[in-house]
Amino acid sequence: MLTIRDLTKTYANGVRALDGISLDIPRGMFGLLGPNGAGKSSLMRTLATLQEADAGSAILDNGDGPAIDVLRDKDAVRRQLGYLPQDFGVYPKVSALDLLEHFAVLKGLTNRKQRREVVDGLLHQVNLWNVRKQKLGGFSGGMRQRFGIAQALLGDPRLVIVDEPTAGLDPEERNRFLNLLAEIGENVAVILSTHIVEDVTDLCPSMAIVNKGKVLLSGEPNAAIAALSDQVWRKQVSKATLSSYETRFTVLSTRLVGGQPVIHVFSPDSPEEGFERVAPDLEDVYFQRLRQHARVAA
Ligand SMILES: Nc1ncnc2c1ncn2[C@@H]1O[C@H](COP(=O)(O)OP(=O)(O)OP(=O)(O)O)[C@@H](O)[C@H]1O
Repeated sequence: MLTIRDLTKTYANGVRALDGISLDIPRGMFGLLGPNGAGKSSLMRTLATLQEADAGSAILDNGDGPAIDVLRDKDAVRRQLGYLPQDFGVYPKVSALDLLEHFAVLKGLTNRKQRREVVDGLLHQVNLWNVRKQKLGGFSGGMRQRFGIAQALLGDPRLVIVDEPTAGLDPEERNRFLNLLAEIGENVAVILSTHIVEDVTDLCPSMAIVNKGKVLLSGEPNAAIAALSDQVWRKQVSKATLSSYETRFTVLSTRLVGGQPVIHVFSPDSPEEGFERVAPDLEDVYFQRLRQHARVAA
């Protein structure tokens, strides 16, 4: 659906935000996972035609029509694209209905009757119909994000990009939002950029991990998890000894359980007595890749 090759971008301050990114993004939900500053937003903005890359290519499959060169043919991309930016702002004094109508006009839906049908349909789809006449300023974070999805879906995009959409949402709102994304992902390609591993675990049949402008892993989460099997070990330790474990072993994560740290360690064999082997999850994969990358870079 979208083929990205060797994309690079260095900002004027010398930061290399994209350092040879190559990805194959299929239809459905694609999780782009990485810590703050990994380059996710830079990549999303580039694909959304809002900023230039220095080099590389991105080609969007266009069904029956000719493929679209994302970096050059920006108007064509914009016709196929829905984008929910990280810092999506709304006019607080305008109602959801009025603002969505306004965005619809900007998208080129000039026929009033047709526009009304589309806008009403979207408000139903994102479950904001009952509050459509309320001002956006009174919306919760989750409602605002669902409104953001409604505007991204105007014009029937083939590619939908959502940048860190669940940050700051409470669990119920987050679930609701992810369910909505999953429904959308049945028909189009959705790129979900996030630093929250569970967003990807819950939702994405394919994914990539990025850090410092590079792709550290791409493919199916299940395959990446399977590749770590038998190599993740768990132990409850004391707070006083935690740092010694961190120096001696590749500690992937530390979680407090009942106030006591429980560590996950990456090791082909038992690290030492007292560790039990655990089935790895995507969080283990994520931190193993980040640790490995940090070690290689050091
Ligand atoms: N306009 C800019 N000028 C200079 N440096 C930038 C600019 N935008 C981003 N950067 C830098 O590029 C790197 C990648 O940033 P980017 O925002 O793409 O990462 P991210 O993965 O989206 O992280 P976050 O979740 O914090 O936004 C960071 O080091 C950031 O400070």
